[in-house]
This record gives sequence, structure tokens and C-alpha cells, in this order.
Amino acid sequence: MNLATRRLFSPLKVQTSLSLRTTSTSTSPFARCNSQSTQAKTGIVLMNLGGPETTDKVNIFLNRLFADHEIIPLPFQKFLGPTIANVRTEKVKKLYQSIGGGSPIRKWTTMQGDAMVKYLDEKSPETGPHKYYIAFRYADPLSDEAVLKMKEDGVKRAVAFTQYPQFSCSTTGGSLNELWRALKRNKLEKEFEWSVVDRWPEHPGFIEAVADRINEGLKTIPSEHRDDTILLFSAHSLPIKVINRGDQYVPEVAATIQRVMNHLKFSHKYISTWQSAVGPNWMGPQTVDVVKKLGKRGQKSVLVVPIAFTSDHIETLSEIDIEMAEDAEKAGIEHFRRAPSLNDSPIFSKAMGDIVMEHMKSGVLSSSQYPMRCPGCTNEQCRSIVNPIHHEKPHFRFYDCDCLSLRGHREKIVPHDIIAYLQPLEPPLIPPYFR
Ligand SMILES: C=CC1=C(C)c2cc3[nH]c(cc4nc(cc5[nH]c(cc1n2)c(C)c5CCC(=O)O)C(CCC(=O)O)=C4C)c(C)c3C=C
Ligand SMILES: [Fe+2]
Repeated sequence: MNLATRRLFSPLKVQTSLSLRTTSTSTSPFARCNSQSTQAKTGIVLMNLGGPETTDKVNIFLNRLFADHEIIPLPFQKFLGPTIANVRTEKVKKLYQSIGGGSPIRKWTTMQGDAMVKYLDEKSPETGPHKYYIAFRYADPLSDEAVLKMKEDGVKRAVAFTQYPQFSCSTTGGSLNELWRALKRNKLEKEFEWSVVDRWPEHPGFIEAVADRINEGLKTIPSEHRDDTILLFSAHSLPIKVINRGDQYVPEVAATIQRVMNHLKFSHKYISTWQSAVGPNWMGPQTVDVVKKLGKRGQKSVLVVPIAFTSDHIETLSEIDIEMAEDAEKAGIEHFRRAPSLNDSPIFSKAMGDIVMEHMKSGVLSSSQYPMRCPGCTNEQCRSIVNPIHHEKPHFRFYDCDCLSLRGHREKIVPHDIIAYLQPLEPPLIPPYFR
């Protein structure tokens, strides 16, 4: 058995290594927004991208995103990052206005976390009480707020639980690195005993929840067209150079799709497509192009299935429901629908609880994949775990200060990336190829 999946401790040992402390009541908005008890034996950090909750937070959200060279490496990042963020702000604000004035990611993550913790407290009292902490990468609450609150709550055993089902260095990888940096910044490296749930693309509960949402979506299509509906599994695209580095996101998305179709007994024709590309050299085919082509071929009903994100966000509510729906209509598709996002799906919140419970019972530090850095990786910090629950793991690089500087993190930047991020600028400033 792979070292990483070797049992490192028995569940009993987990329990005995945990301490329970009482805490003072926090008055932070985050503490108020969920109904969890303040005592926590096991802290579960829900890591996700986050989104601006109101339009006045769009600029700070974009500034954080374009400052992050683990997702968008830019030359002169300290200068170009804010410049691009500021140029994009007005365009992106309008998008958020069109979906009700802000991103619902925090609302859904809070609901999912509440339901998960309730389930865990019932099913796994020996590791409870459980408490979740949201750690968004580009919106509040950030990792710093999460780890400080965990310290306040007396958490000792901590599980970093990615909310991206499929692993990518630009999403889960970056979030984990940021979590470790937050611990360092707040001098909490030795405070918690960590393990990570870094991916779950084929978890049966997740698969069942997606299949259930597909069935809900199919019900909205008139019965005479239902069987002929094509399912378009749509995942957020990635730059081809990230994939060429060895990032495993694409095969993991494919694994999810295959499992879901198996679950549905291959009831419908399906295609996997990629959306929200920000430049020309990103993974395709683009969902919108496929929609247009299917329409031209005479396809009358299409169900888009978001497959790489667990709640609604700008790209479901605006890009699919508004922009793509218009394109679909123009292309002659009469029944263009989207499977509801997982959001408050009870099957999904149970799956979240099961994922954490199975992880804790297994006694592993991470998936067996996590220790392996991409063959083309240049980021020294990747694949470390700060203060893992078992302290004698030879294959894990423990956190050290050198990593913090991300020394050696160099990528070849091509000008069309930068031009593409500046796309709100109108022609003739940007040649058509770059738009
Ligand atoms: C699996 C999900 C995601 C992957 C993979 C991903 C990669 C990725 N994204 C950008 C650039 C941007 N993403 C933006 C918004 C955004 N991205 C995701 C998810 C993934 N991104 C979500 C859920 C959201 C929206 C959050 C919300 O508001 O609800 C944006 C901001 C919007 C815009 O300016 O267009 C950018 C920019 C890159 C470069 C990248 C991989 C390298
Ligand atoms: Fe994105």
C-alpha cells in the first residue's frame, strides 16, 4: 500500500489526542453567521474560492485574485495585478448586479457546513463536537480568520477539506498553500494536527447528488423531448499550460462524469465541455461553442450540468443561465436548461459528512495523489502539510520558511494572457484573436 494511504493512527488514537477547551464568545460577523457551538474537538476547514458578496467587494475580490501568482502568474505582478483587476471591475460588477448583487457562495457554504456538522455530530460523536470554518481564497472569511477562530475555539484536530471535488493546483493546491501561509503568519504552525481531504471526484455520495440534480433538471424539459436531451457537463476551464505541467484536474473531471453517467446507466447522450476561459490557450471545447453548434445541428433540448463546483456562482447564474441561454435560443435550441447546483441538496450535505467521517476513520493524511507534485511544477511550496497529525511522515515535505518565498516559482508568461485578462477594453484596442 502506498505510504500516504497507510493507516497512521487508529480512530481511537485520534480521539485521545484531542483536547477540549472552552472559549469566549466571538463577535466577528463570521462567528455570528453560523449556529455552531463554540466548543470544537474537530475543526473542518471548508476551502473554496469565494466570491464578492456585494458589488462594492468586487474590486477587492479581483485584486486578491490577480495578486495570486499560484492561479495567475503575471510579470510585475504587484503592478499588473491591480491594473488588470481595476480594469475588469466595472464589467464584473455588472455581472454580479445581474445575479442579484453578489455571489451566493458564502450563503451556500454556510448552509452546507451547518448541515454537515449536524450530521457528523450525530454519526461520529467520538470525534465531535465538530465545527466548520470557511476559508475562502479571495473573499472573506480568508484563511487567517479561519485559523484564528479555530485557535479561539480550542481546536486541536483539524481537517482541511477542499470544496473543489477535483484537484487542481490553481484551486485546491493554492488554497492549501495559503492555509499553511496563514498559520505561519499567525504563528499557529504548531497549534493544530492536520490532515487534508484534497479531492473526492468519485465519492459515491457526490455522484448520487449530481445524478439527482440531473434528474431534477430533466424533469423541467417537456416529456416528448426529455429522452433526446443532450447532457453538457460543464467544468471551469484551465490554461493549457497548467494541464501540460501535469495538473490532474482534467482526468479527475472526466472520472466524475464517467461515474455520474454510470449511475444514470448512460440514459442520455453527453459531452464534457469547459467554460469561463479567460484567454485563447485554455482547455476546450468551450461550453458556449458546443451549445451553438448543437443548435445549428438541430438539437432541440440541452441540459447543462455544472460539474466542478458545488454551489451557484457567477458562472452558473450569469454565464449559463443568462448569456448561454440567449445564445442557445438564437441557435434554435428550444429547451435549454441547467441542472440545479448542489447548493442545499441533502444528499450532498450527507456526502460531505461521509467524506470527512471516512477520512478521519481511515487515518490517512491525504489522498495518495496529494504528495506527488506535478512533473512541471516550479512552486517550491506545493504538497506540504503543516504539522501533520502523525509526525513521522518521511515523504511529506514539512513546512519550512524557504517555501514561503516561493523561490524558483517562475513561469513563462505569454502576452496574450495579459491582453485576455484586460478584455473589458473594447476594440480596436484588442485585436479580435485576443478577445
Ligand atoms: C473549479 C473551479 C475553478 C477553476 C479551476 C478556476 C480556475 C481559474 N479561474 C481563473 C480566473 C478567474 N476566475 C474567476 C471567478 C471564478 N472562478 C471560479 C472557479 C474556478 N476557477 C468561480 C466559482 C468563480 C466565481 C466566483 C463567484 O463570484 O461566485 C474570476 C473573476 C471573474 C472575472 O473577472 O471574470 C477570474 C478572473 C483562472 C486564471 C483560473 C486558472 C488558472
Ligand atoms: Fe475561475
